[in-house]
Amino acid sequence: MTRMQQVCVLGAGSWGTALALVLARSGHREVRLVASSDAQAAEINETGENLRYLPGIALPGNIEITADVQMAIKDIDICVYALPCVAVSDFLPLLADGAYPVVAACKGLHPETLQRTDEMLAEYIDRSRIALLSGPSFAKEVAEGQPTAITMAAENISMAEKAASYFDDTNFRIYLSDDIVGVAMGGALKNVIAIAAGMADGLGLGHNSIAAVVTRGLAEISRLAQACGGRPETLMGLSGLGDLVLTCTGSLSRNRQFGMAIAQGKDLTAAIEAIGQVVEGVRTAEAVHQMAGQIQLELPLMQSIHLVLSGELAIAEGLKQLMSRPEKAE
Ligand SMILES: NC(=O)c1ccc[n+]([C@@H]2O[C@H](COP(=O)([O-])OP(=O)(O)OC[C@H]3O[C@@H](n4cnc5c(N)ncnc54)[C@H](O)[C@@H]3O)[C@@H](O)[C@H]2O)c1
Ligand SMILES: O=P(O)(O)OC[C@H](O)CO
Repeated sequence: MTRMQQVCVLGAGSWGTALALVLARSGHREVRLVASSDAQAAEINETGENLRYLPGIALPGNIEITADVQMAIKDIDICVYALPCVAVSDFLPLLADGAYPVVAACKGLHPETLQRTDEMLAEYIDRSRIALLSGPSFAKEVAEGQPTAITMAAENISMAEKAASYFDDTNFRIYLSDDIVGVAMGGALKNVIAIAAGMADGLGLGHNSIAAVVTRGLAEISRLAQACGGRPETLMGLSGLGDLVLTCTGSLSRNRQFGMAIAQGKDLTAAIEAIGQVVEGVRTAEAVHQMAGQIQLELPLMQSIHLVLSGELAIAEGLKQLMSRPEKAE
């Protein structure tokens, strides 16, 4: 009898739960979904769904919910990290000794170390085991089984291919990339631009403004990603432009919702609390601000977002400054 594949997903928030569903759909593997507490695990087990993060979506029997990480990573074939970037140091040391691939599904830059997701993982895991999953993918739509196209990146394309082979749900199409830097940067930076798009919407600005935010945002994302070694064509793909468009225009985006709330007068803490889920763009905006200073790169839109969020610039003044910058070649 062939052995059932064993998969661990760290994080029973919206993205971890949606990815557990993708991994479980083929029916020929067991998925261990790691909740943040025994209470959360018990609630999901009792109700058969993740009421807080993905209400209304039944979890199949081959997804086991547990808060016991040590048990969940025993004899696994692959591990998916689907928690916020800042929690990497809490969980990744536990995975250091294994030989299985580790897929990072988080998107962000570390606000203190300024590390990309691949660099955060590489602190604990050999680079040959690391893959990144990134692209336009709202958890709710993935969980509902709606068609989604996404990128799996690894330094060696054969690792990207191996990691992708576990996500064999026909409505979850994966493209491969060996540009791990470009994929990591596209996924992290689009969150900052989505906050800007939300702010524009919250201020009552029209479609022209959103188009300007997306286009000039893409220019800044490309500039910074390339300065870090990413390839320009990656930024035009699913993990760059694709995710940027989704997050800047899709009402499901938490980063976009957060930007709207700020523009409507909520303070940062109240806006995050009102959303009740992870808003990665806030910490990433802080990291971008520091990086831009260190490498002397002009990133006016992303810098303005950081200054607004840190209370150093009023939104109206930020908008005025952006619109009155000296003319330059596009
Ligand atoms: N939700 C999506 O549509 C989506 C899609 C693609 C990528 N992502 C990325 O996935 C990552 C996780 O986001 P999510 O959407 O699942 O968030 P979420 O808010 O839905 O869930 C976050 C989970 O992490 C736990 N958590 C929060 N802070 C923590 C901390 N400091 N330490 C340990 N655990 C913590 C929470 O208990 C919860 O289980 C983020 O980097 C996000 O950008 C999300
Ligand atoms: O809800 P957001 O803004 O964190 O975006 C979710 C995903 O990253 C979209 O691809």
